[in-house]
Amino acid sequence: MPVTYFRRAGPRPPVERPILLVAACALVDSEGRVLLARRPPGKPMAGLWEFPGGKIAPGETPEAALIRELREELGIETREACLSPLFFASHGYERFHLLMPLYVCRRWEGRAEAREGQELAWVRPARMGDYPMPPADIPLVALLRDFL
Ligand SMILES: Nc1nc2c([nH]c(=O)n2[C@H]2C[C@H](O)[C@@H](COP(=O)(O)OP(=O)(O)OP(=O)(O)O)O2)c(=O)[nH]1
Repeated sequence: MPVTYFRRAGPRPPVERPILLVAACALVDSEGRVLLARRPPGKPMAGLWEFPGGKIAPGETPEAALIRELREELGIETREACLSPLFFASHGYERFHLLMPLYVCRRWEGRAEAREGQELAWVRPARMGDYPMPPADIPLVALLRDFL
């Protein structure tokens, strides 16, 4: 007689996903506006607005990753002393779990320009809700609005 197996009732076991470490930064200008960058076409979550930053390479500190990404993406120079850790996002995407510290930076050299074809916007904290952002960022926006 064939044996029938039934799945045990109850919650599904958690899906194992790699942790993706990304460092991000709220650049705040002298008028209190925050720089958002729009993810370009062809990338996952294209069209959504995000904080500048990117993946932390193996062996790299979050601060070093951020300094590198700000240079590559925006052509600006900052230093570790100008980066203050603020909040973090911990969000389960389908293929990975994002762990993303968000820093605030108010001092840098150079003028931020789109070096990678991305659209940029300096946004007042009260208007950040007008810019659709990745789901991981939603709690950060609320926290940032209260902080700034
Ligand atoms: N930089 C940044 N990434 C974010 C934010 N929110 C959020 O979910 N992410 C996600 C999107 C990406 O999956 C990942 C950042 O990776 P990334 O920017 O280095 O890489 P990418 O997906 O653009 O692709 P690539 O550079 O590997 O081509 O983190 C955010 O506010 N800023």
